[in-house]
Amino acid sequence: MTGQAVLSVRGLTRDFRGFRAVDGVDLDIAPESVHALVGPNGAGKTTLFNLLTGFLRPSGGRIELAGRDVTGLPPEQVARLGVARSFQITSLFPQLSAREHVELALQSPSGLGWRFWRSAKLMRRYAERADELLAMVGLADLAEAPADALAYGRKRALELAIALALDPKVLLLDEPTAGMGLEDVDRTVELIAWVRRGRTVVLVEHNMSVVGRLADRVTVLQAGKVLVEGPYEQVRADERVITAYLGSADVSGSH
Ligand SMILES: Nc1ncnc2c1ncn2[C@@H]1O[C@H](COP(=O)(O)OP(=O)(O)OP(=O)(O)O)[C@@H](O)[C@H]1O
Repeated sequence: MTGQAVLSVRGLTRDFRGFRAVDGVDLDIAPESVHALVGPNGAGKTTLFNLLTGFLRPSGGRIELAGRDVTGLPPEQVARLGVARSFQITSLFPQLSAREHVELALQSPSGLGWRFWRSAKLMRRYAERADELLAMVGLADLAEAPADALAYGRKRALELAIALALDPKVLLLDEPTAGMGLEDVDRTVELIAWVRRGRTVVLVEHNMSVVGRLADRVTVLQAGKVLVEGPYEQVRADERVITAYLGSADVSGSH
């Protein structure tokens, strides 16, 4: 699989002052697949996610993107090579409208580093595409709303529109349904099923029903290591996975 994987990870390790949060992980993400990273609290999912997007530097191992070594590259460069992550709500600007957020993302080559000095005229060029992206995530009617005024689920949808502004080859989503009510969860699942077309999606997700509905393959992490990897049905029935989740509040799928 290594030859055709869009993201390929070998022996990836990350230490935090002597504590090994990610411990020799091997991972192959197939092109145009949805690949879920799951595991009990503290398993290393977020750390792995941050390593894959350049937000953390590995202590050891190698990351290849379509055969190119991207180990240790900073997040802007990883983004420029076609790997985008969903932004966290905390990085939204309360007073800026949903449309302005997407416009800013569209004019930034990496989706990072907002450029406020661009003229209003230039900004308008991006308005049309911004509106398309907002419509895609179900925010057409809320384009003018300041980010602050959006309900939680809508903020997460805006994050997704911002990530999609980069037209990434690989989209990494960190707990896209966390904290959502059932209706927003369903909407988000449909949305991801839609945006995955022609893309690769890597998903950190606690909600197992979401994983079951979206993921082609699932990697279960435990204590920084890969415990099991395979198709959802197979992974779900695996004794080692059931044991790993016992005693974890996550077993029901809620965070
Ligand atoms: N910056 C850091 N400094 C020290 N330890 C850290 C740091 N980041 C993560 N860790 C530790 O690494 C381990 C893995 O954390 P991580 O957040 O990657 O797990 P996770 O699987 O995402 O957990 P959760 O499901 O709770 O989000 C945890 O024991 C955590 O305390």
